[in-house]
Amino acid sequence: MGEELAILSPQEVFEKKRVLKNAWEAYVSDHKVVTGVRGSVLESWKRSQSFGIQPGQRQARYAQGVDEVIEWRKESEFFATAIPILEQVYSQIEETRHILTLTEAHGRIIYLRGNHHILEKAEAMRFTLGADWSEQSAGTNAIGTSVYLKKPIQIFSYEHFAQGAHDWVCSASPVYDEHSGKLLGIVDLTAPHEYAQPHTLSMAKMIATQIQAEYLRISNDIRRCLHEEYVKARNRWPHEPMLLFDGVFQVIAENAEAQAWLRTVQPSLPDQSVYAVIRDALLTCAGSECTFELLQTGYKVTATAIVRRNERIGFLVLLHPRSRPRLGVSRGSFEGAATGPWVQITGRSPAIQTAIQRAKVVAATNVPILITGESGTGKELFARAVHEASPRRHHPFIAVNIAALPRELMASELFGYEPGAFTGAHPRGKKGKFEEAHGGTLFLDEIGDMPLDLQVYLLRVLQEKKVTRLGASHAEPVDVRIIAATHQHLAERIVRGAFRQDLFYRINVVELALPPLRERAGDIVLIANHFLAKFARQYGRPVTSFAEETLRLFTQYDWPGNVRELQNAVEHAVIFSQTDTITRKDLPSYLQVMDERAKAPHHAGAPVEHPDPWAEEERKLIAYWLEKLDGNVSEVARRLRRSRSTIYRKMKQYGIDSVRFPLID
Ligand SMILES: Nc1ncnc2c1ncn2[C@@H]1O[C@H](COP(=O)(O)OP(=O)(O)OP(=O)(O)O)[C@@H](O)[C@H]1O
Repeated sequence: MGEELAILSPQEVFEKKRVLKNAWEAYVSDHKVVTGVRGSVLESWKRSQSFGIQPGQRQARYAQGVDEVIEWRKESEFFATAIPILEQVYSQIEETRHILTLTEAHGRIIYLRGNHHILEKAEAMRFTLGADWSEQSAGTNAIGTSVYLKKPIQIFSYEHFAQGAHDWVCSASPVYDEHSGKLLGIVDLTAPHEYAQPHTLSMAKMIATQIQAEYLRISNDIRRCLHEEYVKARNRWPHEPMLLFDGVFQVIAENAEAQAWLRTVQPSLPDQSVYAVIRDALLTCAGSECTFELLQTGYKVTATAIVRRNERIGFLVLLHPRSRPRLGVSRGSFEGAATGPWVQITGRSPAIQTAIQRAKVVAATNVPILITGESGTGKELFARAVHEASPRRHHPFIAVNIAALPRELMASELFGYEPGAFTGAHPRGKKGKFEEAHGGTLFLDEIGDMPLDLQVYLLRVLQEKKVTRLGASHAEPVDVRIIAATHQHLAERIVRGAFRQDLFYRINVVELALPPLRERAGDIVLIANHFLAKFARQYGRPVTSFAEETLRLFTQYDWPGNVRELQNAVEHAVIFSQTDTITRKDLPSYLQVMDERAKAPHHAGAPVEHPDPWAEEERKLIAYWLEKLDGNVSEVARRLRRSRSTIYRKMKQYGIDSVRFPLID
């Protein structure tokens, strides 16, 4: 214990600092053998030097981007287990000027909570999300030294090898996976050095123990559940080759028949592992069961999802011989094919296909999804498809656009209210959207626009799975799957303090990122044809194709309103088309102007009517949307991806009357 602690009582802080300062200066100036420093610290100083750390170094050397950390966290079982415990602890130590940190196994910070002023101060030594606090990056410090020693340790002031950390004290304790003995990460408490005291290390140890126990409990529970299903299946089909996959698609059990089977079939797939082929197919398995063929092997695979508390935790895989082997690729009865709700999503671009595959995998589970993408990229379409492909499909899908709700009605709309809860309320009270969506899916569009106080309320509902109507004294249980969507960069809003980090983790277990249409040019013609067929049918018009120039214009245009804008353009064209082919003049006028722009370079020297064709084009575009959206400037700004003030400025510049809009040609 003595070796772990830097400080035995708060009274010795200043004297200790003086002694350590002398020792550090003696060591770094002429590498003297020094006294007054713990052996473990001295060893770490030597290691720091061997890693090339300079004593005068002010910051950790390496850092990962926040986005990468967020991506990493989504995949991490360890992080998901630790987060509720850390948040609970943090709420108790918020006022103590300590920063609570979790790192992954190499010492990179994946969680960081602390008082705003202290965090700002710590930023100077790059104690930030994504920063690497291993000894290789930051020299002796509690996190890095604990990673190295695989033991808890406190590091105080001048015990830090690099000067940038001399004003700090940190206490770190490792967390292990008890099954594999692997280090999962480090819990650390950091504070200005004058707050040093021995108890902090005990606290870090307690938090680490709690996370480790919870991680063990969950993984034991999951393993038990997986093995029970496996044993049942073995009793039922004793002679079939059988594999058990866990939730991260690793094989965790296989019977002797499967091992023998593998030896026979592996040679027929010389370039890849048979298990990897099965795993890839499982990744796209959306339902509770899927079957597919391993063509070259002549075997059929049946995979059954193993579900615990509504979450898919693994797969039981059975292998049956087919009557005769075939060559080629077949997805046969595989549920992952584009059937059911997924057919409505048109697009072959890799980005859309990846989003569809990910959506299929998570549809069967209950995990919250965050769909990101610009307006009109298909966020709601995806949310509905996930709902339709999920076991909740027979229950309601309720969509709420947070940005469209007036601030004062938001709470009552979402959570409902009791009779007489406020003036003007309905006398019988009202169900909120959570209650309406009970058993089904609640789609919270534009979640980034939710005010902070309601974010707290929402978080509580999500954690407790209960909702309290405004004015009610008791909470009602609700069973709702949340799919949230945003066109904003939530990580940035967190940094600016406009979005709660804990709510972000809750809703962003899986992210589906939908790219803007201009970044998937290959999909434009495909989607245009899809809408052409749809609207021709809907309006009973004999329109069957696009003229070549129309398609060229479509692929050259930027589509700020994405698929929605393309849909509107094709609908307009189908209604106004004179023949069976859509030409430029059938399109909305602002798009016809776009065509002029495309042609402009070929007409060099030709008289130009308007002094600035680009400005004219912009004027028409703004006027078009103002007219179409009944003068809703906010909505126009959103469609055109500009700020409201820019739209007002442009309206003034182009003389567009905000009350009566000029007709466009
Ligand atoms: N890949 C696609 N295939 C077919 N239709 C699509 C596709 N993507 C979007 N759409 C259609 O485009 C329109 C806009 O899509 P949706 O409402 O889902 O976008 P959104 O991202 O939720 O927009 P907003 O953020 O403005 O609410 C819808 O009519 C939808 O059906």
